[in-house]
This record gives sequence, C-alpha cells and structure tokens, in this order.
Amino acid sequence: MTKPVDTGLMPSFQSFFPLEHLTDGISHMGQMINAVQDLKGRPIGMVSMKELVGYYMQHQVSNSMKGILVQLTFETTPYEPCIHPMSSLTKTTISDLRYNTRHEGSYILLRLITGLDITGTLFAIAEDENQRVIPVQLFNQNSLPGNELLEIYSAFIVKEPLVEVVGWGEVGIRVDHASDFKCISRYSEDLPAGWKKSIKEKRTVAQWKAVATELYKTGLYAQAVECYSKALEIPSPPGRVQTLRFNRAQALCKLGRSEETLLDLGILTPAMQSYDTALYRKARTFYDLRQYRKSSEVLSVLCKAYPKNPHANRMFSESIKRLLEEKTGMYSFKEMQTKLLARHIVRLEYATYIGPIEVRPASVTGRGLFSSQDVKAGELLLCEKAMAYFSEEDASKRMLCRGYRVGLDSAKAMPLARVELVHEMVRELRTKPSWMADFMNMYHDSYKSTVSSFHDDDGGALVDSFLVHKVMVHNMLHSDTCTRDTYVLRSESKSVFEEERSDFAMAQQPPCGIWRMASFANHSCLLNAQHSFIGDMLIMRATMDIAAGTEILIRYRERATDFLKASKWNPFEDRGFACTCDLCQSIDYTDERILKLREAVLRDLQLFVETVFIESRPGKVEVGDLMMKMNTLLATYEEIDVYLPRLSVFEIKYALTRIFDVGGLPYAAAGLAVECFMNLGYSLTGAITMENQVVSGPLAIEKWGMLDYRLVKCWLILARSYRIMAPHLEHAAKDYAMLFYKMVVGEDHSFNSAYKKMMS
Ligand SMILES: C[S@@+](CC[C@H](N)C(=O)[O-])C[C@H]1O[C@@H](n2cnc3c(N)ncnc32)[C@H](O)[C@@H]1O
Repeated sequence: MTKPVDTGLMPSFQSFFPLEHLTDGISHMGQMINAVQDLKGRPIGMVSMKELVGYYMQHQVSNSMKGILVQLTFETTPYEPCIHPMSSLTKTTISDLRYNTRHEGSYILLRLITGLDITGTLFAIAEDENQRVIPVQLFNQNSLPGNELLEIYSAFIVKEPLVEVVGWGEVGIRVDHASDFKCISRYSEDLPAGWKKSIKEKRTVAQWKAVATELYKTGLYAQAVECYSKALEIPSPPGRVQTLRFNRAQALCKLGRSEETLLDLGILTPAMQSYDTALYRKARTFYDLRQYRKSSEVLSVLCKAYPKNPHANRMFSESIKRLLEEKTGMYSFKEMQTKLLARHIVRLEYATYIGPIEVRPASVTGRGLFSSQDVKAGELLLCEKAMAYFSEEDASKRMLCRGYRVGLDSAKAMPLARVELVHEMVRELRTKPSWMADFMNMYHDSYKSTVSSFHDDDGGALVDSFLVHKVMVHNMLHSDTCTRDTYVLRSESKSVFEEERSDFAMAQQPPCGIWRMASFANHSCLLNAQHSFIGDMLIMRATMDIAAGTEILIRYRERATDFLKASKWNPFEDRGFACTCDLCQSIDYTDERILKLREAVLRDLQLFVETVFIESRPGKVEVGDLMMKMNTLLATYEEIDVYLPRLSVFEIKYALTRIFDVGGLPYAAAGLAVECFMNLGYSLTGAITMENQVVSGPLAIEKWGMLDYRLVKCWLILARSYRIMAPHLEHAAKDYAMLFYKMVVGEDHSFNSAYKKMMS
C-alpha cells in the first residue's frame, strides 16, 4: 500500500482574515493549493482527530470575530455533478482517498463529529466507519431546506467525493453540487450498527409512520420524507397509501419541494379524510409554483364544497389578484411598498406581468428583448418576480459573515452575496425542476454542461452549480431594496454632485437577483427602458416613445463619467463584453489628452461650484470665470456629437440649476434646467427661458434622450420657476416630472408627496 504523503505545509487554521491581510491570506492559500496540486493522485496525509478538532476550534475562535474578519473560499476547476444512482457506486473510506482527485464511481459515508459551521460556506469535521477523520466543506447547500445536517453525529453520503484544499487550509472533501450530497436519517438501515438511532432491523408500516410523524413534529422534514417513503415501499391498502402520501406531501411542502408535493397530492380522492386540507395544500403549492390559474381552479372547487372555510376564501381572493396582475399589469405598487416596509420582507408575493415585449435574435449577442407594438414613454413593459434573490437582510438573518470567493487563476474575488445568489438559485432549481428548461435557456456563454438527466435518486433536479454560476455572472442584476427610497436619498443629498456609488463597498453589498425575462435585455448606456425594484419585484418601463420592433435596451449599470475609455473603465469585463453604444464609442475615439483635459476642467469646475454653493453667493458668481471654464469643457466634445449625452457638462449644469433654484433665481434656474435636458440628448419644444420668451405650442419633448434620475428634479425646478415666469406651463412641467419619476422609481403613486415637499 502506498504511504500517505504530507503536504509539509501547515494549514492556516482559518479562512477568515482581517481585511488588510486578505492578500496575505490569498497568497498563503495559493501556496497550499499549489503544494497539494503536486501530490495529485497520492494517498492523503492523515491528521489525528485531536489535531483536526483543534484546528476546527481555532477556526471557530476566529469565526466569532467575524464582524471584523472576512472569509476566503476558493474556486475549483469546474466538474459535473455525479449522474450515477447510489446503487451503482461503490463505497470508499478516508484511507483510500487521494490528493486532488475526484473519486469517480465511489461514494463515502461519513458522520459529523463537530458542529457544522454555517456562517460562510458550511464546514465541519467528519469521520468514517473506521474513525478516520477529514474536514468537509459544502458549497451550494446553505439554503437547501431539509439540510438537516446541523446536529453532531448526523450521517451523510458524498457521491464521487473530490479531495482538495478546503477553505481553511486543510486537505478535505469539498462538495460543490447539492445533488452529490445526501443526508442519511439516523433510522436508516444503510447505517453501520453503531450509528443508528435504533437497531430494530425490520419495521412495519405503522412503525415507519410513527417514526416519520415524530420526525415531522421535530421539524426534521427530510428525514420524515425518507421514513414515509420507507413505509410506502411496503404494500398497504389504498386508504393507508393515501394517508401516507398525504403526510409525505405535507413534509415535502415544508421543504419547498413543490413539484413532488403535487405528485403525492395528485392521487388523493374526495373519499379520504382531510380532503379539504389536501385541496388547500394543492392550491397553495400551485400558488408557490406561481401557477395562479391552477391554484384558483382548485380553490374554486374547495370554496364551493366548503364555503365557510376562511383560509380557502382568503387564498382564493389572493390567487385571483395574481391572475389579474399577470393578465393586466395592474398592481398596487403602494401596497407592495407598504408590505416591504411593514414586514421587512424582501420577497413579495406578486405575479409576473409580461407587457408588449418579446424575445428575438439581437444584433449584439444572441437574443434580446424587443417591443411587440408601439410603446409610450413610461409604459409598463415588465413587472417580474425574481427567480432567485439575495439581500443583506437574508445575510443578517442567517448570521452570514462577509466573505469572498477567490479564483486563484483569475485572481478575482467574488463577494459572498453573489455566491449566496448561486446557492439560492440551486435551491430553487432543486425544488422546482420544471424551471430547469427556462434556466438552461438563459445566456451562459461557452460553458457546456453535459448533465442530460435532470433527476437524482430522490427525484430532485440534478443541478450543475458551475453552470448556475455562469448564468449568474451573465444575467444577475444588482438591485435596490426599494428604488424609490434610493431615489429619495440620492435626490435629497446635500451634495450637488453625484458621489460615485461603489458596488464593492464592503459596508453595503447591494441586493442581487436573477429575473428570467429581464435577463434577455441587452445593455446600452443609451437606454430606452429603465428597471427599478420593490423588494424582489423588478419593474421595467419605457424611457421614451418606442416604435414596434425596436430592441429594448436597459442599463445594467450607469456610466459614471465620460472621460474614461472602456479599456480603463469596463464594468462588464466579467460578463465578457464592453459597451459599444454611440456614447461609449465616441469616448473611445476621443484623444486621451482631451479626455484628461475634460476630467481636469470638470474637477476644477466642481470645486468652483462647490465653493459658491457652500458660501451661498450665487448672485455674486464670477460669471466670466465660470463661462470661460465652461467653454473649455465644451470644447472637449466634438461639434457633430451634439445629440450625444455630455455627462460632465450635465454634472455642472445640474449643480448650477439647483444652486440658482435655491437662490431664488427662477429665470436662471429654468434656463439651466432646459440645458440639462439638452446635455443628455433631449430636445424640448415650448420651453420658456430668459433668452427665449416667445414660444409657440405646448411644452413637449421633441426628441428623447438618456434618462437620469436627476431629470425629475430638473422638471420640478422648471415647474417651480414657471409658477413665477409662465404659470400656464407649470402644469405640463409637473406632469413631465411625474412621468420621469415613474420611469425612475417604477411607480407614481408616491410622486405627489415628493412634489408637495419640493413646492412648499
Ligand atoms: C443578461 S444577458 C442578455 C441576453 C443575451 N444577449 C442572450 O442572448 O440571452 C447578458 C449577456 O448578453 C451580452 N450582452 C448584453 N449587452 C451587450 C452589449 N451591449 N454588447 C455585447 N454583448 C452584450 C453579454 O454577453 C452579457 O453577458
């Protein structure tokens, strides 16, 4: 037998590091991973139980300081989930494991000998039947309901175990695919005698049922399902089978395994006891699967048979509301926001409405969203419930630490929030296999997954978590918990200049999610549709009048400046593309020296304006000086690009608009507000300014430009100025303010309070 080999390197005992030592942490782990790479295929070094538990305890100590430390975990080379049923795998043990090897055709049976750390990726120490010990790190399992592996001595199986350096610097088993891992009930007959809760060899149906009921009562639903299934393996009369399947359905439902729940409920007949409860469960399950028509059909039967059942009636009216939303796009956005605020829940129960849009081949990459008819500015194109969603609230609820997942080859670190989104998506797919086809259809670049059968031994979907990761990278959208609140915060900020928002700020990782229909939309800085959020509901509205057959383009991220070329500022690098909209192209074609000059003049002007603003001396501004600097800034733009947004000019003009408005100079403020629109590519007609007092026709937008949330305030300032200068135009300016508000925050019911505040 080959002698086990040691790496010769000390494990780091921890995967948590102070922020300032992250690079040291990465380099230490890199060394460990390289050392182990050289030992590939050789038997793993053995560590004693005492040593390993000692490391684990040290890890726990550093973990308890997680408020100031961040966790590092590492990516591995993608591999596919095991596609073989348990019956075709052979058992292996720890002493047979090899360094950096996936043990194909084998499975390993283990049980925990420490608690399971759940603050980052799950990990713990486990032993096999020979009392050999090994660390185990589980990815994509955190949010799996029914992961009841929380107690010490819980037993589990890892299919085709992969041995690598695990998160805290020791060699161990890492599990990336949820389906490669299976909890084993302590009542299972497959366990070694000493690991079983009871050693009774043969159980009757009644005994299995009693055990299952007990497990259900203590909240161990996955184990209850297992025991009900054992009972169902033994032939029984139809009535008993129905009861068992009904009970199993209840447990499956608790685990969120909706589709399996429906299968069990499908065989029930009206003759059975608790048929009303069964129907109610069925309706609820359809509802959870977002199949509102089926849910209301079941509820209509239930309400007819049991007209006094209050739960059924309430549920029926909710289902009908969802059906209407789905059909008409009529939502109570006010109710949505109230629910979000009152209950501090980010996942809302609303249906998805798909408006006048469709998926077609696009000119950039693959497919895109297109308008299926003429659309007016502000029209609702889509209101979509997230497929998967993750927010800081979820992290704090689960006491998750902050962390990064590092790709040693790419030297890129991914915030834990995104890792969690992958987990969330895996969970949804495992429990709702019918989503798989839609999911597989989402853009995932060149990643190929040959997993063709989508079900594992338990009927759960076989999910390739590396594929989920790829889909997430390309399709994820960062969101606000509530765009209206973000808008209010931003627009009420004292600073007249927009501070750059960093997505990677440690203190605030924005929520993120995957929306299936929205994910077909391609990006352009010169957007024609804007998306906003209320919890996990995404609202997409047209930001201009759009002709039928036009591609709908959203802005994945705002372009912060117009003095950086894509080579210096490409927020879409990880998505494998750079924006080539007309604005980005014009910046790319501009000489580097001119862009540098643009930046320098902008900074100079910002300082100048800030000084004036802080000193509140707008009347005494040295106009000549300001004009000269402004002209220098304007000269950095090509004359011919007159309709392309000039972001730096807009920045200054917007600040000045606010200054003159606050300073009580309505004519100057109105003139500047109109210029703000021009700077973003709009062309207005009928707008009265100091220079242009004789205009004919109503105030209108002749040409639409690039939406910016600050334009709402420009309209409001224009309305306020017109109250004095041209009262007949105040109303039209206010209406535009309301329209722009709706395009930015997704709804306009809250507009009047914002408007009142501004006008008072
Ligand atoms: C959310 S998907 C958009 C839909 C995708 N085109 C499809 O075929 O399913 C995002 C991916 O589309 C591509 N994409 C989006 N906007 C693009 C653009 N402006 N230029 C080039 N590729 C773009 C990128 O590959 C990006 O990762």
